[in-house]
Amino acid sequence: MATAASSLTPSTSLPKPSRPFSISISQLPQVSLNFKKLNCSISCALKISRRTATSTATKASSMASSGITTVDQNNKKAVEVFDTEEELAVSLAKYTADLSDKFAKERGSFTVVVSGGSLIKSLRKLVQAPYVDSIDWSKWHVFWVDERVVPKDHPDSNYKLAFDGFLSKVPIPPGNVHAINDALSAEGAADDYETCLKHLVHTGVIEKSSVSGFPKFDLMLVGMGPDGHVASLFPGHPLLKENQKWVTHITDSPKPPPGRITFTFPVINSSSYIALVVCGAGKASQTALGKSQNSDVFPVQMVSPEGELKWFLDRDAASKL
Ligand SMILES: O=C1O[C@H](COP(=O)(O)O)[C@@H](O)[C@H](O)[C@H]1O
Repeated sequence: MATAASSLTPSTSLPKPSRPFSISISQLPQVSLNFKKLNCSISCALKISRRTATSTATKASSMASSGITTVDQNNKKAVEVFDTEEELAVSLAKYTADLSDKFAKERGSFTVVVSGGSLIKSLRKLVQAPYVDSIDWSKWHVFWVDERVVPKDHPDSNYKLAFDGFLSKVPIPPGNVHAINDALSAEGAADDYETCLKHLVHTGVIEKSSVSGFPKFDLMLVGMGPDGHVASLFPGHPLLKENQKWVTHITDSPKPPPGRITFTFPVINSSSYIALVVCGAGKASQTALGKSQNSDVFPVQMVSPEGELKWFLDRDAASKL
């Protein structure tokens, strides 16, 4: 891990849509989508705006083209679709860097939660110029939305994935990297992580939501599995209903390894900002459909933060919108 403090070239604005077609519905005529296939977890919550009046079918197909941003009326949910994963990664880096600057200035720290999986690859632009040099990494506190109960050097470890692809390349103080204790059982590690979070809420590093009473992280960067799971919250699993614990454990994960710990939905949904990053045609149905085939709700549909939710989709993941 690098150790020198970075030179600062702070960006001054909140994240902005990165493409010329990105628009706000407050400026433009609104059109509710009634496109039959679009019974979707994203668009049910959204109205789609376009710069010009076109047919509904045209609007729907435009969703799957590059650079379209849709936002809801309160600017709390947005969807941005990119031609390529490369373009998505560039925009995600800018979004994260802008929030880093905002929270570092406002609070003196920036609490960032990451998932495992393909998300880490999509964060690669953050560790490249200009962001690697402009972000004040000393303000970052990093957490995991879920972790597999394996040693930190195990190929299945979400910590290892993040360390190899991201954390080892930026000068975040090691004491600000809040990894799960890999010497404990799943239950013990979940309790231990919750205790760690409580301490950091107590010391003011993590904010507490005045609405929910749960910890309020500044930014969660999360992926979605092909079954619509987020964190280690799987379709149909009783843990979806956990509403007391901050961190819980699972010993029967349908995706290996079976032992995991995970933030609960009340914690996820207390966040100030959530970026949901989804790439690939294999996840298009889960991105698009309102219900899974067995009529369970996809866990991803339960993501609804106090603050803002932004979906970052590549063209393939958006192909069924
Ligand atoms: O098992 C997990 O899967 C999800 C999704 O991973 P992806 O490779 O399909 O993007 C991930 O978000 C989670 O953190 C991880 O533990």
